[in-house]
Amino acid sequence: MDEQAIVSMEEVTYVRDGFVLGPLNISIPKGYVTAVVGPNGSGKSTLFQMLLGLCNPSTGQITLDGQLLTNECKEQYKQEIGYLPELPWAHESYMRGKEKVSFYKSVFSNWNSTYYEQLREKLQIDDQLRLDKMSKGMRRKLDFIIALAHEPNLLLLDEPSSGLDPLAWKEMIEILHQYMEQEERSIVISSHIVEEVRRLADYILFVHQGKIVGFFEKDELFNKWCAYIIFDREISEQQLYGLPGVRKIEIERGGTYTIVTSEALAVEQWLQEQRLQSVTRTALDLDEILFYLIQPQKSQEV
Ligand SMILES: Nc1ncnc2c1ncn2[C@@H]1O[C@H](COP(=O)(O)OP(=O)(O)OP(=O)(O)O)[C@@H](O)[C@H]1O
Repeated sequence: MDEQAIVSMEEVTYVRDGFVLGPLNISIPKGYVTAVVGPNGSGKSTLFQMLLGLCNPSTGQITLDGQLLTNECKEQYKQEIGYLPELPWAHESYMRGKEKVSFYKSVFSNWNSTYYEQLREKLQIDDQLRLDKMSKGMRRKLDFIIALAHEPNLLLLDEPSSGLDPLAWKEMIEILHQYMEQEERSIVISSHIVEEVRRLADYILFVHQGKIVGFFEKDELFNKWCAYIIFDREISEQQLYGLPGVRKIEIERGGTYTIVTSEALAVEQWLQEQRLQSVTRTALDLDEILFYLIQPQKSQEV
């Protein structure tokens, strides 16, 4: 068992209505922010629900902070998790914010009312309002601070910025940075927004059609995946395809090539050895990397 993992999964699958999540084998490191990135319907929310015990894996085992997840210990370990679902719970809509807060306060033994009030004031939430009378953003902010107010060790945030204006999201990021000041804490966040992931995440987990297609340390990922534009009349296409990690080569008239690689350092070294003059290097965006991870064959167009 890996003591440094906040979440470990071994051969975990979940099957529902024809959708198969897994098999998942992964160790998510403790003390970091891990972003789960993938197209719609790839299984991100389902993964979160499984971690929270809202749905049971069909096979395999999940370990949370060193503790095997079983039905018997579910209630206890939920105390350590703060969860922000992708969508608000419809059955709560008739409640006032305060009533929802009272309920959560009764559920979580570590509920910190002072901290809740600080966050509420910072985000200017009127918790006297009924939830269905709040703006979308205010309800989202309330759900966010409810997820934090029992000071959990693990935060699961499903599309946290959905419905928020840029200022509210900036304030949320500040709160998340403060939350992460305690070393033992971890965040798993799902997001479609590239900039959000770039700013927050330490690790990135790519998922597609229920499968893990990559797990990377963020800086390493952006250093390794690059596009190079080179100009050289002497170079042959075969030479370029022989380079490490090449995912795509585009040739334009007059000897200009664009190469996309997942092994930038090795390619760069080769380019230097060839003494090529006109070389432009660009880091790829997350969505471009995801594109190549899920379509490795199709991307080789010349
Ligand atoms: N309550 C449900 N009942 C049946 N199938 C569901 C349910 N919720 C999701 N699914 C299906 O499970 C699969 C994974 O959906 P999930 O919501 O986990 O993906 P996601 O990556 O979070 O998508 P999105 O980015 O659109 O939020 C999809 O095929 C979806 O149709």
